[in-house]
Amino acid sequence: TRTTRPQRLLRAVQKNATRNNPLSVISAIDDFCRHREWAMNVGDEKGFILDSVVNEVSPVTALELGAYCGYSAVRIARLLPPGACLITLEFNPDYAAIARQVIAWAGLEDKVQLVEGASGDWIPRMKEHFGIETFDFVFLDHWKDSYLPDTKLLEECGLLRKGTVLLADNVICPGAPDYLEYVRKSLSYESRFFKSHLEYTKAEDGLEKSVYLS
Ligand SMILES: O=C(NCCCCCn1ccc2cnccc21)c1cc(-c2ccc(F)cc2)cc(O)c1O
Ligand SMILES: [Mg+2]
Repeated sequence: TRTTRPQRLLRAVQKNATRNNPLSVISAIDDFCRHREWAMNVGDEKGFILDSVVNEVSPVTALELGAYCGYSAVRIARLLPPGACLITLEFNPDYAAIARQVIAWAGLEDKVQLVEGASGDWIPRMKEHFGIETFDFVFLDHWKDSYLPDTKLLEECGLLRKGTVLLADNVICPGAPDYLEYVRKSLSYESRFFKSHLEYTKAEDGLEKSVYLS
């Protein structure tokens, strides 16, 4: 096929969603993924849980690891208070190019900083590059075997503070067993599992919400 799935997803957004209307962008992507082609967005069911956690935290500084096509960046950024910002990290330049356009279609480019690169390279540079102290909220949705090392790196770099909320996608499917064991056993975290389903399917999945106690 000449076009990629992310390109077809973006075309569906440009065709079916209204500019500067984040909810219409979210709906256009969910419709595309449910009725045309499955794609690995957090989706509507887990997205509702993501929304509730973002509303509860109301973060001023937020980090997302794994932008893909920008779906969860739109879900998060639309709920941010004025002056707040989301930094989202994407390793794949093709995904990043699509995510930028999806975020722009939603009219949220002023609230989102999309950065291309690997978490291991970027996390140690977050403070000086973005002038931030700590993150209020972190959404983990990148390589599942990077969740644990990157969480430890965030701790070591002093990017977490008392009360920082980590929310991890896919802790059942594809799964992040070492991460789950760590946040559930560590005395530095208060962890809770939100049972759900793999986006657009009936397969078991869920989100793990972990509050850093320092
Ligand atoms: O793999 C997933 N996501 C990660 C994609 C690659 C991220 C790469 N990346 C981005 C930023 C970044 C920074 N540093 C290093 C690497 C980085 C994923 C997979 C499934 C899934 C797939 C098939 C299936 F049959 C069932 C489930 C569902 C999901 O919801 C997912 O999120
Ligand atoms: Mg995911």
